Amino acid sequence: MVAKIFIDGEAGTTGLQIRERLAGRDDLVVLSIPADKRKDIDTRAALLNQADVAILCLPDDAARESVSLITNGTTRVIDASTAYRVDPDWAYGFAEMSREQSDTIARARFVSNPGCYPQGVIATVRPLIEAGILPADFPLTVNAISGYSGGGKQMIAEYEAAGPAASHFMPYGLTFGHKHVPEMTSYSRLAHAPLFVPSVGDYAQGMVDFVPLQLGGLAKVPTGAQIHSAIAGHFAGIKDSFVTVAPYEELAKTPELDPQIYNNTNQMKLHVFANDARAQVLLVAVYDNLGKGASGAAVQNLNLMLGVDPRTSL
Ligand SMILES: NC(=O)C1=CN([C@@H]2O[C@H](COP(=O)(O)OP(=O)(O)OC[C@H]3O[C@@H](n4cnc5c(N)ncnc54)[C@H](OP(=O)(O)O)[C@@H]3O)[C@@H](O)[C@H]2O)C=CC1
Ligand SMILES: CC(=O)N[C@@H](CCC(=O)OP(=O)(O)O)C(=O)O
Repeated sequence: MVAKIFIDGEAGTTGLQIRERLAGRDDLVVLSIPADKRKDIDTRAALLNQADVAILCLPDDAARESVSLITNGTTRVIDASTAYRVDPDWAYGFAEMSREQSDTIARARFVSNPGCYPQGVIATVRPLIEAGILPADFPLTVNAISGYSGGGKQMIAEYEAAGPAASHFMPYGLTFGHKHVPEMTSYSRLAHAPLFVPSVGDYAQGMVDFVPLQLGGLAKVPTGAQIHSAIAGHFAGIKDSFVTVAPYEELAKTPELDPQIYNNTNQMKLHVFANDARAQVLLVAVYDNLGKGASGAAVQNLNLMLGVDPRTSL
């Protein structure tokens, strides 16, 4: 059977990248919406109800509207927005989060594609909490940088109009209420919200999450090697993982932390750096905000839902 896919928001940053990734596939057909009807409710409703899988690449309110327009009881949905990420009726679309998650996604009718920033945090922190190495109430801090494409068409236009000389590095969200905090907290299995400081870089695409850990206050202080082993052990048990863990290097300096090195891939690479004498560890995740952070993950989830090799077109 050739699956019918409708990308609602196909002209946006995430939608376009999904289209490009799906081009040339013969196991599916992409139902396209005429450009002048992109926001026409009746046309969208018709296509949403014709599709086997609808991929929503829209602002949150428009994504909720699309879901409400599906009346057939069968169309499956992958939503790239923040609207349903902690909704218990939706499967969270980070397949490598646990051993069961890819099967959960494969069976689900409604899949919420993860936020770009949270995936690197969940990938590094959740295995440590599950292993009992970090307590759930650990006071976590996350610092992160994203290319300006993370802000969608509007931010891309602003940065590109300003030109390289005027483009700037910009920490933001400085009241610590970023929309990604709930999913970061919940799927990392943290008891409290982390202090999350995102920033936009003066480049288009690519992301790094930094999770510094001051471990001296713990009753049992883990070494960097123990932390690395818990994270590497988690991913060794995940089938078809796009997340890899760099070999453990104490006090290392590596060129692999450039946010742009995994651009246009669905890869995520994790690193652990440590100073055991000071009980300090730094966890780092490097990936493409538009790849594993958005459209790559959406295609990975679509593949799981269609029952094809998760690596198809990635
Ligand atoms: N960029 C990124 O790195 C990531 C983005 N996401 C999420 O994916 C979603 C899409 O983001 P992104 O692609 O960056 O955003 P863009 O702004 O680049 O694209 C959004 C698209 O949706 C269209 N749109 C807006 N309202 C409607 C509507 N009512 N009906 C139909 N189409 C509509 C817009 O059209 P128009 O421009 O004409 O208004 C635009 O083409 C968002 O929820 C975002 O949070 C998730 C992970 C990462
Ligand atoms: C650089 C930048 O602005 N990034 C966006 C996050 C990217 C995005 O749209 O995230 P979702 O995964 O939640 O949809 C922001 O901070 O709002």
